[in-house]
Amino acid sequence: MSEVGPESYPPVFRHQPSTTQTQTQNPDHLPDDTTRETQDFDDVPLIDLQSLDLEKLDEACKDWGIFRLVNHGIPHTLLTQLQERARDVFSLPFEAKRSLFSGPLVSYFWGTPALSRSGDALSAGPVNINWVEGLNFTLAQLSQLFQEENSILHSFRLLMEEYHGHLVRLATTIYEAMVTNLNLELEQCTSYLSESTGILRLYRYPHCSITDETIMGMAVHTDSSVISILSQDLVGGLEFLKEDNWHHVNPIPNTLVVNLGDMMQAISDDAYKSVKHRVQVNRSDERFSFGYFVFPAEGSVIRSSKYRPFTYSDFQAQVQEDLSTLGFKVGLERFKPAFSDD
Ligand SMILES: O=C(O)CCC(=O)C(=O)O
Ligand SMILES: [Fe+2]
Repeated sequence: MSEVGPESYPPVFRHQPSTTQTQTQNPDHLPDDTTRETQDFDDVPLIDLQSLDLEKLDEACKDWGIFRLVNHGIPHTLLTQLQERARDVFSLPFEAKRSLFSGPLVSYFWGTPALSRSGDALSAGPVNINWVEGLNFTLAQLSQLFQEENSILHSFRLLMEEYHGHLVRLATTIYEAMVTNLNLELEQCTSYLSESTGILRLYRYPHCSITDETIMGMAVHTDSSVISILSQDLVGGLEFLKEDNWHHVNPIPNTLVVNLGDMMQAISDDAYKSVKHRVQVNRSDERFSFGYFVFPAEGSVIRSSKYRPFTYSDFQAQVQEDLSTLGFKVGLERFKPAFSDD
């Protein structure tokens, strides 16, 4: 064992043992995390929000479940300032982060992304941890955080609030376009995307010098959200599965990545894909990314020809149960009318 990471890293990433077995995992982890080979080229669809091509969006949602978003209207300076502030915040000593971000509105986690909206980590069987640390913000209550003016955290919060406004605009615009494409009643679908459920997760993926192919920044999973919007720095590592092949999502400055989650797949009667994705570790560079996740309104019953009616809470409760009993997320399959426990 050797000390390789800075003091700001959670101890588990500082020492870098040859194998790392712990009690936690990516809660959205699926059991079929197998290959590491990834196609070199990157042909992820590009959607221009300023001249939104509905047909192209429909194709991206049906065939890919993931796309890049350009001309999104978020000032480049806002994205870079957020990246810089996130860097400052993650550079704080580990113990300082533990005590600063321990309230109900923000939580600090490492080794596993938070699963619940409140940011509580779930435990499952012993599997490799995810090589990531993160901060989970409940966006509806962001204004209650870091009230002390002139502090770094206060200005960080103001940036996140500004970013949040843009994320709501983007998610709503994309969602409404998808509903139009799917010929669904907008009014009926309004409760399937509730701004008040939004969460923002800031991630730092420590560099990982251990030679162990099974260590992932984030293990393969699908998001449980309706829509997820990701902003990543230029390090790279995000990959997604399409027709049994892994594809890179190479970082492009000022470009966001949108992926569809399990709720969108259900809403669309499986026409749209909740894409499987993962994050590779980097041997020498830290990586930063911000994920925005938005869900159906509390109590809103999702009706789909492919699944039994369920609420997002039912879904999460089932995921939680599967994680503690099976060690992985079964996901939407559980809600298929013919699903049997045997
Ligand atoms: O950091 C990334 O690139 C992806 C994060 C992710 O997949 C997630 O938070 O669900
Ligand atoms: Fe994800």
